[in-house]
Amino acid sequence: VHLLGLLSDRRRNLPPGPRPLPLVGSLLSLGALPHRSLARLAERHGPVMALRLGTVTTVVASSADAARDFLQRHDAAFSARAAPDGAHVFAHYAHSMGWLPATSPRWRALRKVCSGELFAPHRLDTQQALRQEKVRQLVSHVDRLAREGGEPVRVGRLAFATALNIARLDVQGLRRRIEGLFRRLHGMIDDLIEHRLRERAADGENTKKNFLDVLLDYRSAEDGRGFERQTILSLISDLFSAGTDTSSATVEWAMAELLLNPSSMARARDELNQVVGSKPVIEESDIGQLKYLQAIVKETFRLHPPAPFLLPHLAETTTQVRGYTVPRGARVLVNAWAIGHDAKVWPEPEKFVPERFLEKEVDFRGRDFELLPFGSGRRICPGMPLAVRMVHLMLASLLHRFHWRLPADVEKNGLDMSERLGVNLAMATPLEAIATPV
Ligand code: HEM
Repeated sequence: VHLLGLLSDRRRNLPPGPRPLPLVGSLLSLGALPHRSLARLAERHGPVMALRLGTVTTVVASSADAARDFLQRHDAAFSARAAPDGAHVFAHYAHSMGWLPATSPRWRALRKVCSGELFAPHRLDTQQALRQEKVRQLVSHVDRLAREGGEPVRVGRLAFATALNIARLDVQGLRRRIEGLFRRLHGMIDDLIEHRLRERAADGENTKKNFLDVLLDYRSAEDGRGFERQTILSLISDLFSAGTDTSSATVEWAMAELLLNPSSMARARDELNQVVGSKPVIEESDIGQLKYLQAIVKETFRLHPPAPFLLPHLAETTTQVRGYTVPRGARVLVNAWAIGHDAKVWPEPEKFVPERFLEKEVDFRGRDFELLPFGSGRRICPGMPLAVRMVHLMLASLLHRFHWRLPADVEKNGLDMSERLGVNLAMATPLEAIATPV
């Protein structure tokens, strides 16, 4: 079997990889931190590498050039998705933007609503006050903890609540990773839709439009039909699950790195003092001038991409990439973590050095393949414009309003920077830090 396997792999001209391809195995069989083990394997086998995980041939791209081949040059061939089992709950798969194939008209309609409406700059601009109000609540919560005897702040949890609350729904209580989460979340969103429909029926056109109205009003240009209820439900739950943990993990990792790198923290604060000064609130229009803060966010994305493999892509057609055959049905992982740690691109890749981005014109919006926290091409994260505003605003507000230090025991024993890969790449030990008002 082994020899036949070797022969047939050679005949199929698959990319190199560990041979024989293990017949059974999963991402988890690669250890708790597969982004690291696959990065090590790629050093041996190359930036385009094939493995068999379970019964599926999995191809991993681990360099900027390889990522460009899959996400730009052959974008159309690789823009389908391999849906995990969980996505089939409540027919979620057939309605969810995250899992529908890019050829599906429903996926296109959902992406269009996101880019043209929900996350379009004009729409985000009009909702700035809402985000500012949530960040104000974040600051006043930290302020209260600081004044009540310096109780440590759970940075990630707070950032999570803030990122979640901008959607005007209180679902923190539901965020336990238990079975039934979907059912309850859907039930709640369903109630919200009912409530909104009743309000609209009573008030006619007078009510102010929010995200939900945009979805309820949507009519496709092709057939004039709107979204089904199930599609709206799936979209809203996708936006919650894709948007909250990822944004809060970024703020948490950034704060942890700054606590370990006091000179970066000091430089960020100096910049905030210069740009924002004594203004009571930071506005999103200030962010453009906060170059060092932007560099901190980029450096955090490079070192700790919340989705280290993006979301799995699927080969819809058999395609030749760099002289190898990537067969139809193969799963494609882009190891954004490995790309951010590539020593050929990033000198001393393990070090937190935001300054590297002051000298280097590299951005994370999908044009520069050396830094891909949001992916690139047609599957690029649709929530990026919102995430970028929220992450900068939260981080800037926490840094501008408070001095931060680690609790004495953590200071003594060292901050645990180890990772846990669950839904996203999070700190294994949640960050706790003590704030003192400026
Ligand atoms: C720091 C924050 C965030 C990061 C790092 C992030 C990253 C990503 C990545 C890597 C992907 C997969 C791209 C690919 O497969 O090629 C993705 C997809 C997605 N993201 Fe985000 N995201 C963030 C925030 C958000 C927010 C705030 C929202 C919405 C409110 C959101 C909604 C989505 C959705 C719906 C998808 C699936 C899109 C599709 O498959 O067509 N994300 N995100």
